[in-house]
Amino acid sequence: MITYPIAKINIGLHVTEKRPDGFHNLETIFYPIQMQDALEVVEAGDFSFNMTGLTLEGDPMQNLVIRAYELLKADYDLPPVQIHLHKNIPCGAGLGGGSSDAASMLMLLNDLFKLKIKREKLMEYALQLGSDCPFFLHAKPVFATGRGEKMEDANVNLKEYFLILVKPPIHISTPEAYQNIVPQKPRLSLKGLIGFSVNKWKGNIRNQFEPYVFEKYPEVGQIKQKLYDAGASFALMSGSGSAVYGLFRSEKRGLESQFPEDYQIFRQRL
Ligand SMILES: C[C@@](CO)(OP(=O)(O)O)[C@H](O)COP(=O)(O)OP(=O)(O)OC[C@H]1O[C@@H](n2ccc(N)nc2=O)[C@H](O)[C@@H]1O
Ligand SMILES: Nc1ncnc2c1ncn2[C@@H]1O[C@H](COP(=O)(O)OP(=O)(O)O)[C@@H](O)[C@H]1O
Repeated sequence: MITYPIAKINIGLHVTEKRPDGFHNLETIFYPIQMQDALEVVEAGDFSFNMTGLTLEGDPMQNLVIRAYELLKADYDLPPVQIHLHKNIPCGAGLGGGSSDAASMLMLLNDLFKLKIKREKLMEYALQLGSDCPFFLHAKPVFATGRGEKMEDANVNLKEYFLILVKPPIHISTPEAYQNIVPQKPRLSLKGLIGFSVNKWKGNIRNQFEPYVFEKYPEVGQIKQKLYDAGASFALMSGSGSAVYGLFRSEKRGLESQFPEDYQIFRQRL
């Protein structure tokens, strides 16, 4: 069975408070985008894991798709499987690729082995794998609070827009980013701001990780400026970075030449 885990961007991100469990409460809009990995799982005599595409640092056996398999295996009688993950979504980018792979793995195993796990239970498993994970179980634009698992539909209409996303070769550690910001409640709730037209978002919809990341890596802040200089109606860093996106009213062909060759550029008609 094969599935295609997608990525997300955050439209606005406020870290509102540190919790006793060490995590932070946040307010954000998660918005799915069509950048995709590919994940294939088949039943096999022995367990194996194979990865192609972008490389990941660290122990391959700690991959979130394996952790998702092991999490379900502790509660269900799962046979050995052969897993193939093709990575296309850059990590350390604020695009949630790892969380998306993990959520896709939970859903895929549920279908493949007819485990009949209900949505609420899947959400519990997902939250054990990552704060962004529950969103990817039913990826649609949502206003999210808590660690990111409390979600309500967000009425965001970007049909008139083109997304251009720029990822520099910089890997941001999410835990490090959280350690370096001071939680603060937003002056105006994102839930209200998102209702305004996109050209009113600039300066009002913010990502609280930007000051820390832009100071440590000025080139990330320069991407945002370049997107505005190129005519973006709105530009923001996604998650804890380092990817930055712009929303444009036209396709903006040729923007690639503005950025160094080792920057990845992704385009999508929204
Ligand atoms: C910042 C965000 C915004 O969408 O996205 P990314 O930049 O990772 O895409 C998320 O909150 C990232 O969620 P996720 O990447 O799933 O993080 P997790 O694996 O759950 O946690 C990694 C570490 O980040 C910190 N963390 C994460 C989420 C949260 N609400 N509070 C936290 O304090 C904790 O130190 C935790 O140990
Ligand atoms: N399948 C996976 N894809 C990406 N990263 C993974 C995966 N499994 C484990 N990881 C680890 O999770 C970390 C965060 O990955 P990811 O969620 O893609 O990034 P981001 O914080 O940019 O949203 C990576 O640095 C990587 O070490």
